[in-house]
Amino acid sequence: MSSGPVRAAVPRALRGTAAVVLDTDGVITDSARVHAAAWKAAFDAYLRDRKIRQRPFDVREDYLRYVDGKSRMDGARAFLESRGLDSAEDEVRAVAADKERLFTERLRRHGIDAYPGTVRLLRVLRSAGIPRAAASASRHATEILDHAGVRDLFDTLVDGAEAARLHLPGKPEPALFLEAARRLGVPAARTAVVEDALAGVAAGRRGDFGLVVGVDRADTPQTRAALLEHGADIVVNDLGDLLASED
Ligand SMILES: O=P(O)(O)OC[C@H]1O[C@@H](O)[C@H](O)[C@@H](O)[C@@H]1O
Repeated sequence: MSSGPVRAAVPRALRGTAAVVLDTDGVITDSARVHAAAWKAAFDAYLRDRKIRQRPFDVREDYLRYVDGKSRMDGARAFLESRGLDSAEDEVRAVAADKERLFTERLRRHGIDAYPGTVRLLRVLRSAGIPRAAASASRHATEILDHAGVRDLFDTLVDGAEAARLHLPGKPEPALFLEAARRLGVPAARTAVVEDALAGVAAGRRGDFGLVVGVDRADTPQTRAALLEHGADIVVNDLGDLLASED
């Protein structure tokens, strides 16, 4: 680990931290909105096709509460259950497959960018010798980090495909983050988790991580309060805010 001025550039909030594990969609890359839009199209088609007279999927509220941060099947199941729909397993699978088709179409059409504030923070951490992992419930996370050109900023990556291969239970269980910290060789108590999903901050809390940073892209009092209630120690709108507060 570096010392002196390089170490001093690390945001105060992260100074007791020996490693950082970052969620991917919505924290590193602006791909959460692409997931949310694909889920909306898939769930709304599901409700429409079955003539279920309910309000459509809400890309903010429903996404944050039931889908964000969870594996594809867990998210599909959680939303349908939240509406009291007792869907058979093959129906859950079908709506998840529909979302996957829509998501990959949109991904190819629009591309994905990394958040500049996150990239700045990652570079500061790298200069200070603090190891960094990307973690995600998404099977597309590796591809997304490649597309956004930021994969080389991480020492390790645990994505949805890895999680499935290792049979890791999904968020709010902390297994994905614990695996990432294990690969970095740092105990959870000395590792920070950075998350925008409610299930994700809850996983950070359950895993007894040293610090849980919530990222509130929606920037509303409700979303901020929900992140704190679910386990965030601090909440920022963008990771660049952590660096800005040091100026
Ligand atoms: O379907 P994928 O790409 O494996 O992604 C699974 C989940 O990955 C999470 O990171 C997203 O927050 C969810 O919206 C998404 O459903």
